[in-house]
Amino acid sequence: AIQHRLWPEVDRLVKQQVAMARMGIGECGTGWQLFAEDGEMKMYRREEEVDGMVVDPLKAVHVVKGITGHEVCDYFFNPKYRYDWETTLEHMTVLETISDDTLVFLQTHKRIWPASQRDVVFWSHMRKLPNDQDRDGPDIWTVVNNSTESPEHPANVGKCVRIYLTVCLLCQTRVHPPKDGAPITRNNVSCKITYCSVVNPGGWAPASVLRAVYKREYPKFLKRFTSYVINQTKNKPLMF
Ligand SMILES: CCCCCc1ccc(-c2ccc(S(=O)(=O)CCO)cc2)cc1/C=C\c1ccccn1
Repeated sequence: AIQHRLWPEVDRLVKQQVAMARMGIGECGTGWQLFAEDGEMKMYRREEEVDGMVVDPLKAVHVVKGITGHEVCDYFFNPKYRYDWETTLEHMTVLETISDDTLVFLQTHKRIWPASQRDVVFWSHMRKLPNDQDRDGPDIWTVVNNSTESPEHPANVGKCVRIYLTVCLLCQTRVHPPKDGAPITRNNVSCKITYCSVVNPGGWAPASVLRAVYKREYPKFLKRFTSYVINQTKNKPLMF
């Protein structure tokens, strides 16, 4: 296949992010604090600053019944659904369609007082990975988002402060076959979702404000997004 200009970076980042996402929280180094828990959802963060700016890495693990990893990644990746679940989104544009599994987005997020409004440019790549731990198990699906430059949209020109992020959504489907050999239904599947993100807020924002935003927004985002996928898929055939 013809490789596109971002392919080497995309391939390197996907491998790196997937390897990190598959590590248990104990193997990801020290300093992770559990800061939010709701049923099966556990959210951890590590307090980190770069040049005096809060860039706290976040790792969330959630297990959701009735949906598959392919479905979760499709609703996360596909721009046509984003306004439905991304509550802090003010505007989103697809700047480039590099291939059917690689897009470049420009997003502006709603201003969060007292910080100035933020925007972000990132490539987004969706990929199916072989399940090398359980050969005949369902495939693993992932979406990786990583900030990138856009000559047409230079950083910090308009009113928005440009943020920089790396995000990995890793989804592992589990099938619990019914005893009597009946066909697999949504009651027999669940999805283990790992969401990792590192966001550099760009220009200065008070650490207390950033940490409050993340503490409030990340649990809300993951619960709202997974509920959205459950609702969108409940009357549709399973997509593995
Ligand atoms: C002072 C406030 C600075 C932070 C503002 C901000 C920056 C980045 C982002 C953000 C979060 C997730 C992604 S994604 O996972 O790629 C999905 C596609 O949209 C992209 C962008 C959001 C928000 C603003 C709020 C906020 C913070 C967490 C979680 C949710 N909302």
